[in-house]
Amino acid sequence: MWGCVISRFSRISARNLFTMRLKTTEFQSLFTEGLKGLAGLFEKHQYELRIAGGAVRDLLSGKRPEDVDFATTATPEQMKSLFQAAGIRMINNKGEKHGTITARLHNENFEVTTLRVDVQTDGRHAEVEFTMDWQKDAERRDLTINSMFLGLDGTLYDYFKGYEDLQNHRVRFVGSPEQRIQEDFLRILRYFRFYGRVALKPDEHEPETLAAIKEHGQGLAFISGERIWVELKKIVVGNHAAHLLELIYKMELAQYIGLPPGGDVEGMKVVWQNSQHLSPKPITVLAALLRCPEEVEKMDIRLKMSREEKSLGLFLVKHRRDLCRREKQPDALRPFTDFIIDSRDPDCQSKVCELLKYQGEDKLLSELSCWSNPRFPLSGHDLRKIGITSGKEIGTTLQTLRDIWKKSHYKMDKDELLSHVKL
Ligand SMILES: Nc1ccn([C@@H]2O[C@H](COP(=O)(O)OP(=O)(O)OP(=O)(O)O)[C@@H](O)[C@H]2O)c(=O)n1
Ligand SMILES: [Mg+2]
Repeated sequence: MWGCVISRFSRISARNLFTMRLKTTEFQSLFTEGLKGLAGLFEKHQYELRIAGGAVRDLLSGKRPEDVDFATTATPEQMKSLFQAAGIRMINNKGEKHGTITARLHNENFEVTTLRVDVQTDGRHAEVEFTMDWQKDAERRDLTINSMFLGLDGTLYDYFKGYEDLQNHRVRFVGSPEQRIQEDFLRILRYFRFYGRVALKPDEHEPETLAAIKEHGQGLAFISGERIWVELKKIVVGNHAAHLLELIYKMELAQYIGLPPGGDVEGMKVVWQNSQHLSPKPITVLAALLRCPEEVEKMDIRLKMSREEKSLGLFLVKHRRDLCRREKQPDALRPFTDFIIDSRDPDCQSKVCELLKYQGEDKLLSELSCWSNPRFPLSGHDLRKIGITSGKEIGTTLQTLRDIWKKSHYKMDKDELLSHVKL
């Protein structure tokens, strides 16, 4: 994979800058009308413009990045006057304090950030100062693989061996892990996330990195639940998730990120092993750590999950034991379909699918995924029409007929069911 991305490379000894030329189709495909317009504008005004951070990492890994951030030597004020003069709309921008201007060209938004150094940080926010020095901007970034720039001519600018680390599947902080973590404690979880993305094997962490994480883990307590939840979910759906969650427990970080103390790590490893090839939702794997519904509630208070995530977590914790394959049941899917039929929850089928992933029931999962929920063909109205008037009697008769219908594998139609009514 790596061979195909390089057309020429050189090592510039001054300041350890490594450059090479990237010419992949993923890179070429970024050049929309909008980007060509943006590039032309910066070139005309002689400001440098490069792709920065995560997008460079993705391009070097042969992936098309989902979002592309740009870095420039122009200050926010210079960018604003440049865009204004060219009649280009800027999007209401909360990022300006940190140097980010968002411009809209050909129906595309482009986030361009002035090169900066973080002069003061409190572990969550940073006071910034603008600079013209690309290396300084690379230095303030978290991981070597996230610290590279890519010129629009395809030149890679790599100050910290990020490309080499990517090729060697290594995740390292830029410079001192302690310092990088203290600047933003969320970087602990970002480290785990990128480990899952890049490393080939679990448990090949650099001791210095783990020591810094252990030392500053409690800083995660100051990070907002929303930011933690975003990262945690990405860790859980990535590679080595069971190992990384176990490590989070071993390093005593769980308490700071909404996971229950003494979570069932062994149980989670089994669920992850059973389900990872079935693309479980993050909460499906995490539910295995939780021992009771109260722990789901507590996790939600810290992490502010969505209503659907919380509801699925509660469902799994409540039903993982009582709703499962029964030994002597010839139609193994029946308990699950009966449960769905009886439920008033419109999301019940998708929740039961997650439960089957949790239980590692591949075959039942594929059967249930193509099962369509049949509608019970009777209503109280039908019973009233044949002369049952008491509300109570309508209720009990409907229940009896429902059971008969379920036993018929949901096949009986309205007339067949009504023939069972004794008037
Ligand atoms: N806590 C953080 C967050 C971000 N960054 C830097 O800002 C870049 C962009 O951040 P972001 O888009 O949040 O992450 P990505 O690395 O791009 O990852 P993703 O693919 O999830 O967007 C990162 O690559 C990294 O250089 C950082 O140093 N520290
Ligand atoms: Mg990004």
